[in-house]
Amino acid sequence: MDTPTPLYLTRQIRAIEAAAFQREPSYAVMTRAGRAAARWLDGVAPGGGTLLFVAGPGNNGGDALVAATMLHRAGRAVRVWLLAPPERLPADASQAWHDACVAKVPTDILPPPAPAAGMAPYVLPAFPPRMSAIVDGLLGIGLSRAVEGDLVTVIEQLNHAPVPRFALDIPSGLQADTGVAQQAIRATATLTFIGAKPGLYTGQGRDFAGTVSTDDLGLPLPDGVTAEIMLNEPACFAHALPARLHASHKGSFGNLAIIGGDAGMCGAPLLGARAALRLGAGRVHVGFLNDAPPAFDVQHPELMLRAASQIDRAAMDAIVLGPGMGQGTRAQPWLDLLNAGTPRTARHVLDADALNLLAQARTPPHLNEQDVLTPHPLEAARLLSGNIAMVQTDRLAAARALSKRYGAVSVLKGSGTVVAAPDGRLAINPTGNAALATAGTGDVLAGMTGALLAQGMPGWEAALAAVWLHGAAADRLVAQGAGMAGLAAGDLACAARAVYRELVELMQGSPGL
Ligand SMILES: NC(=O)C1=CN([C@@H]2O[C@H](COP(=O)(O)OP(=O)(O)OC[C@H]3O[C@@H](n4cnc5c(N)ncnc54)[C@H](O)[C@@H]3O)[C@@H](O)[C@H]2O)[C@@H](O)CC1
Ligand SMILES: [K+]
Repeated sequence: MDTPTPLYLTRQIRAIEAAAFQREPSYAVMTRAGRAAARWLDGVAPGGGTLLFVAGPGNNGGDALVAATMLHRAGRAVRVWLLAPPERLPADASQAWHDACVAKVPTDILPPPAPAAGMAPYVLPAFPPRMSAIVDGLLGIGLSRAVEGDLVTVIEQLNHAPVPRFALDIPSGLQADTGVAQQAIRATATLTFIGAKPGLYTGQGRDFAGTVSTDDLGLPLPDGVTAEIMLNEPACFAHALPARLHASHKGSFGNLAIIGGDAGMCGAPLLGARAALRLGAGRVHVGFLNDAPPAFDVQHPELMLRAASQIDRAAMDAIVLGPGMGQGTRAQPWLDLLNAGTPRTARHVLDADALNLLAQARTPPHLNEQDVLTPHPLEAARLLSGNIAMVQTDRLAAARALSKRYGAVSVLKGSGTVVAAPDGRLAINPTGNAALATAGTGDVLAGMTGALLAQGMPGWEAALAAVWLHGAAADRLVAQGAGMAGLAAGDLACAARAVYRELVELMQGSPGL
């Protein structure tokens, strides 16, 4: 199994670049980036038409110029639009411009977009005839704030062109560290240089970046740069998946209780419990807060349903608090039981209203790194006494702050779910899709996380595995034709089981595991 993919912040990419510039001229590094881009474009961009390279005022434009020159020399039809005065380009991009001119690459110099929107809207010239793709070299990791002024309309016009768009390093307008974008190039695919960036995978990154490929340009990691953020892949958690020995029994795979289901919300804990069964929990109990719990689950009579007060807390290996729990007087005592001084053996997953109660708690309960919080951005905002914008502006920082504040693993849901551990570890999940934006999928995730905790996986790995499997199940269902619209949360459990099984088979065939 491959090693996990590291994600690097802009300051780390700059440090890797700076170390490389000690060994070789910076233009040699740009040449490598341009060559990597040319090779990539030759493979992915449709042939038979002109590739339009849009080069901006910085070195991202330089990469585009180098790539255009190489492809032109190789006989492909290219045209470059330089949206900057050539005399104001930084040194390497200026060299790349010079080389393009020497090679007689067809170029046009367009008036530079003004930082503040002008009176008349900026209108690009007509696209070249038979244009087959746009290559985006407008802005890279030098983007320091949201795109403004004329560039907004430039990006809009490029996004409306009826051809695929290929972004170099990062779609222009997307912030590399956070995945925040007000206006950005909507790319079909992105080739990112030196190392992958978190912003390509979380927030709006997934919508703008398309398929992401990475070329490390052969630059080694200098001393002092270590990956702080990982892409959540099986290599991050597979080593901790529960083994299923032949001589085992239901007690070997843990007791899990899902507590919730106040009046009118009985379905939520059932969704979690059914998913927990499918991820291998030994015994799954559902404790309902409402007065008249259902006698059994018609779909899964294996589940043990009872009033929450009848759950033997001490016998549980894991407890999920929250699905359909409400914030009433029957819910609060379950949070109070987490206070320091109250003995407990079970690891806890806190979801939905359990998180809202946690946010209101005067003395935060005693949680540890084996417990998992699974907030969506609004719940995270309440937990951090902030607002959604604050959370979404830097999802990594928000997840890290949550874990630090509460001492537990946190799972900040949303596009590119972020998982954080109290010791500072961070991961971004690449699986999942918009089909998950429907009621009940959070209950399923909480149940899956509880199932893995009950089977003895540590908090960090259980959260990573549950999030990955949950997303991969949705990806599989969509690939099979269920969704995007209309995927029901209850569909996920069996698909997650199938993905899980394949993962285990892969591990068994993989020598290092
Ligand atoms: N030798 C080199 O210098 C190398 C450069 N590389 C490329 O260089 C890029 C970084 O280059 P730069 O640091 O020059 O930066 P960029 O090319 O990303 O952009 C810098 C320019 O964008 C403008 N800008 C920043 N924020 C803006 C905003 N919100 N609205 C409008 N304009 C804005 C700046 O004023 C500046 O003119 C990387 O992304 C990568 O593509 C890499 O290929 C590695 C080698
Ligand atoms: K770009």
